[in-house]
Amino acid sequence: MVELKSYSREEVKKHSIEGDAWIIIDAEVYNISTFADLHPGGAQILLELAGKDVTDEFYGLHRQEVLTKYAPRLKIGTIANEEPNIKAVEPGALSTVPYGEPSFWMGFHSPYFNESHHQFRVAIRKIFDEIKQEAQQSEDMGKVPSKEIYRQLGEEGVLAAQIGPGPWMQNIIKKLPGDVKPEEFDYFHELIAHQENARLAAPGFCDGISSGYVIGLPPVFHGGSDALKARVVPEVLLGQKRICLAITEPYTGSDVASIRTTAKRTPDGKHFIVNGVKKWITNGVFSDYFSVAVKTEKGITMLFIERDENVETKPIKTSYSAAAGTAYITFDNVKVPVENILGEEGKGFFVIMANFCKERWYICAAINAGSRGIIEDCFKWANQRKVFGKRLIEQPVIRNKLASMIADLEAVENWHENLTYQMSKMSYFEMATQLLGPVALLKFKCTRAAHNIADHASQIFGGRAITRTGMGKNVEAFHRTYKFAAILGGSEEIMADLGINQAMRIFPQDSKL
Ligand code: HEM
Repeated sequence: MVELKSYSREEVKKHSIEGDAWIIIDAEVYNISTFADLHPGGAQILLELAGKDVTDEFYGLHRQEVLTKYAPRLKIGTIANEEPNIKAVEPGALSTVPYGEPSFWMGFHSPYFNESHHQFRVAIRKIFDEIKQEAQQSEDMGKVPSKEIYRQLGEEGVLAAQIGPGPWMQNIIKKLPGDVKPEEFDYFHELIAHQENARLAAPGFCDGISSGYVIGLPPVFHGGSDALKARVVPEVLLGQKRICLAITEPYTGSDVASIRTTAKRTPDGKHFIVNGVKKWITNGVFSDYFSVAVKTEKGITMLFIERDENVETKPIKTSYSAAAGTAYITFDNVKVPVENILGEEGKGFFVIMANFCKERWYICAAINAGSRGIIEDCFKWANQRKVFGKRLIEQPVIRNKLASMIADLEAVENWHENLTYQMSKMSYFEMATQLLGPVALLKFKCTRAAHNIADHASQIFGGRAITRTGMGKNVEAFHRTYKFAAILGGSEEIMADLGINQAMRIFPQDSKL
């Protein structure tokens, strides 16, 4: 670390040649003499500006995080008697950009959120901000989240927070972010946890952290034997073991009733022998445990299966990062004790549907947070990018796009909060039946909103939206990956249909137009 000094602008001007080149960015002085040759944008472009204030040039071409990353190496001081004008984003800081945060955090009143939720958001954001660099590197390299990160998030209570309220809060979890009391923890805290994970803007990595256990563990604690729960729930929530949900097969997507994986009882009746394949299983590559949909002689059944030599998991090359550990799984004569049934034999369809309701609610939280991050990027970019002699924001067509994106997001997020409130008044099984339709319609609408937001954002960022590094990298990633939310957990078309079919179940047949 260089000792920082105070310089005059005249002093900086003297360092304007190759081998002795300084620049000023927002009242801070950087020595780029040796860095120039390593600069991804080229040495020449940088050296031409040596000795000058390059704040506008820098922010026209780089995200602030570039400076955060390089400052420890390049910053040598500040300009005397000047203060920086640009606020550096500190870990845990809330955005001050309009619509950069959900309504309550933009200073509006809320019937749902209180001080405990606020403390929780700030604390969990800090935790995620501190792993952001590693998350984005893993995303780019296709590296799955390390066991250390998983354990760290387990010990800090982040994994439990993304599972939501339940007995484990008192029994297993010693600490929650923001020192929220376990008994106070509710679905709104959980909603925040999912949003903050998604703010990492590394979709494959985020799914690598949470999209296995968040949907794979609930069938265990709602349907597993006491012995199984006592062993598995703490292991997973403390980040020692990983679990995922394995329903989908190559022949069946959203049509769960048609699965072909079989579980046949051994002659002594003590075990099942499981055979079949599963596809698109998030976290399957590295999971220790699997909550699996199988067919027994009594029908669809959920089974808890542990990895052994008869379980093979191969990575699938999806359009997002391999950090999600998306797998093709083969169960080849896997022997599973009958005590590992989750719920009742033959009643697996209900376990799966109940699980889907919460899973879809979680997907909505993640995709909406992703949409919000993109809107924030667009707002900042439109404000700082100059074309045809004016800032983008001065073009009515750009303001119209922002309006369309914001209106879409605020509408779905308000509906999401309403349904979260309904959840807080219901048991798990009431939720699974009464909210199945509304949550399906919400997911349908959230991903349609994301589609609109990804499209407008790409047009606003232009060439940068089709480039994996630089200013538009988050927009590029969002546009490439929002379809995961629109397809996984039930496709948009199935969601829309399910929503209406559920409404038809309660349609009053005596009601005529
Ligand atoms: C401390 C100063 C600077 C650092 C640490 C730095 C670092 C970087 C990095 C890491 C990239 C890769 C793209 C990205 O990740 O955003 C980049 C690209 C670039 N930089 Fe710099 N840079 C600095 C100053 C400047 C200045 C003053 C200019 C002057 C115009 C400049 C022009 C460019 C250009 C043209 C690109 C390519 C952008 C593109 O592909 O769209 N850089 N820089």
